[in-house]
Amino acid sequence: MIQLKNIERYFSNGNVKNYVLRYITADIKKGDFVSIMGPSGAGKSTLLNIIGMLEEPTAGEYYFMETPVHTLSEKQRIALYRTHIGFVFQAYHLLDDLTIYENLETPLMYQNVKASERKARVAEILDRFNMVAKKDLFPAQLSGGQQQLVGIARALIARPQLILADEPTGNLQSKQADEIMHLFQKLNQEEKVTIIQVTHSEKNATYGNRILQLMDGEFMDE
Ligand SMILES: Nc1ncnc2c1ncn2[C@@H]1O[C@H](COP(=O)(O)OP(=O)(O)OP(=O)(O)O)[C@@H](O)[C@H]1O
Repeated sequence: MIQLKNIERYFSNGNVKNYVLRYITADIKKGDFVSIMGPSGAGKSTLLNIIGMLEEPTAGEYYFMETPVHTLSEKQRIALYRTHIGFVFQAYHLLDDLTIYENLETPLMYQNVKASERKARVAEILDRFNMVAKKDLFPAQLSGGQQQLVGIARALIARPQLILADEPTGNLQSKQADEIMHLFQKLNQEEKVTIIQVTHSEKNATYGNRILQLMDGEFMDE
């Protein structure tokens, strides 16, 4: 599903190149559940953002479902990730001025799903996440854990083939964190959704089937 070939990302500081990522080569298959681990500053979030097409590498080749992402225009990249990728961020990234219902509906509007279908899909996901009673509230009226669940529901509503999660349980209590990891495991095993998560947690990594260890911007041997 994902092939990275010699991906590099550096920031220029005068004439000096500060490498955040270098020699990144990896092959991630459909159905994998990958944990990207490594110390703070190792480049984990940068790598996830590159895989999510939110950031561009400074060199290297990236193929997503056989499409050479490195050759696409920004507009083409946006269309590609909106169709196939669901993002879950630690800081929720919910839209504060929209209700829970409207937050969930937004990705479907990007995909031009028609109104009746949108209504049915939002109702279905609210039900699945036990959030029907919260649908008209705003994000600030929910607890952190509930907001994170809405963030995950929003990532799933467009039925992505790939979920990218950056510290998905970072702000949560351990019970809620376990619930979210169980949900990811279920999606991965039963619905064959490919998952890539950045995590500091050894426990969270045990839910996946593969660990990519980053150190100073480079992979350590698997
Ligand atoms: N715009 C930028 N300009 C310069 N350096 C940057 C920029 N963005 C990121 N970096 C550097 O890239 C390095 C990797 O950052 P990144 O957020 O990917 O690390 P991380 O492994 O996710 O860390 P953490 O676990 O602390 O979140 C850091 O040293 C950071 O300072």
